[in-house]
Amino acid sequence: MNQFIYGLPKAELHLHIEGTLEPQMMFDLAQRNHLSLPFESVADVQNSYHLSNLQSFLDLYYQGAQVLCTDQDFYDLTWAYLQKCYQQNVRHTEIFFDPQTHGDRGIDFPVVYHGIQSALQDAKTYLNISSHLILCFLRDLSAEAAMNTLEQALPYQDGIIAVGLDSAELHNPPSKFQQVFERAKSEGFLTVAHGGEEAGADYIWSAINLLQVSRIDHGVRCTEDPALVTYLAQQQIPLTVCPLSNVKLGVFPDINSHNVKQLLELGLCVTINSDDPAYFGGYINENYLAVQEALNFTNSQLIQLAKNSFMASFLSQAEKDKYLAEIENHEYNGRGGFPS
Ligand SMILES: Nc1ncnc2[nH]cnc12
Ligand SMILES: [Zn+2]
Repeated sequence: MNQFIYGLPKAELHLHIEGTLEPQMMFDLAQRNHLSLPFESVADVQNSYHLSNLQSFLDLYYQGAQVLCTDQDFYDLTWAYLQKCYQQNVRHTEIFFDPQTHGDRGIDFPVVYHGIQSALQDAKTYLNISSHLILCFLRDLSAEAAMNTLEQALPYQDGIIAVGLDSAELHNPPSKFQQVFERAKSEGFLTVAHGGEEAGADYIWSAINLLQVSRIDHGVRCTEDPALVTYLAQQQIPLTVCPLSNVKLGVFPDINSHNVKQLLELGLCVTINSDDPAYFGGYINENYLAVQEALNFTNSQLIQLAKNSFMASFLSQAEKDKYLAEIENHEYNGRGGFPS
């Protein structure tokens, strides 16, 4: 393990909590909830992960999520991820959750919310990890369903900083959710959206122009439109890039062809994230390591990526400054270490 990457204070801004469901936990929760799985063993689950594109992944992801039933299940899932954060020196995390994935099978919004939120609070108390929660609408479902979900979230708004858009991107453009996002904004939520993962630059433009997003999740296909690249750099609209995910889902043929270094060198505010680590073969440090080994980032570029992660976050300026100072310190020491 590269000690420099390991010890670098990092923020994670693109993480689906349902995508942290490791095969062992899938088995444990299925047993606890008396559910049967179409797998014999943990190895069987891993062998079933033949990912070729976004939809092939989403089918597995929604199937896996069915073992999550009680607030304790959501707590355990989130706590396991936060322990990973602690081990990998993630000091702040902004987590997506998909209430519609659970509501559609009878698990009510408060169950999901309370389970996740109590783990986040415990992480602040016991692990000194700060966090924000982002509610994602499933873009392959209707705008009415999204509006309904937004209304269910209103009583919990104190604990949800933003809304986002995930799931099958193609044929589900940002324009479909313009009214929902306008309502969310008027209620005081910030906005983000997946874009430029499966679909092209036009979806990124409309996420910016119609949904008024603060950052784009993925966004790597922005290079198909040079005017967009210029705009993203000028406006410093962050991209939450997920290298291992992009390779597993065929957005790039291999890690050597990934454009994250090119984007950084073009002056975009890019960040490194893990997306769905239980499915894509690594948490945040494995993502940093993969691009570092393939693309040879300098230490100062790695530091820039870590700084970007805090600058692109929804932390207050004072909190950002505190974390940026920690990074400066890491740079000065030039070596890793466990969080104190
Ligand atoms: N990478 C991704 N893209 C779209 N929807 C998702 N849901 C979970 N991970 C996703
Ligand atoms: Zn994602």
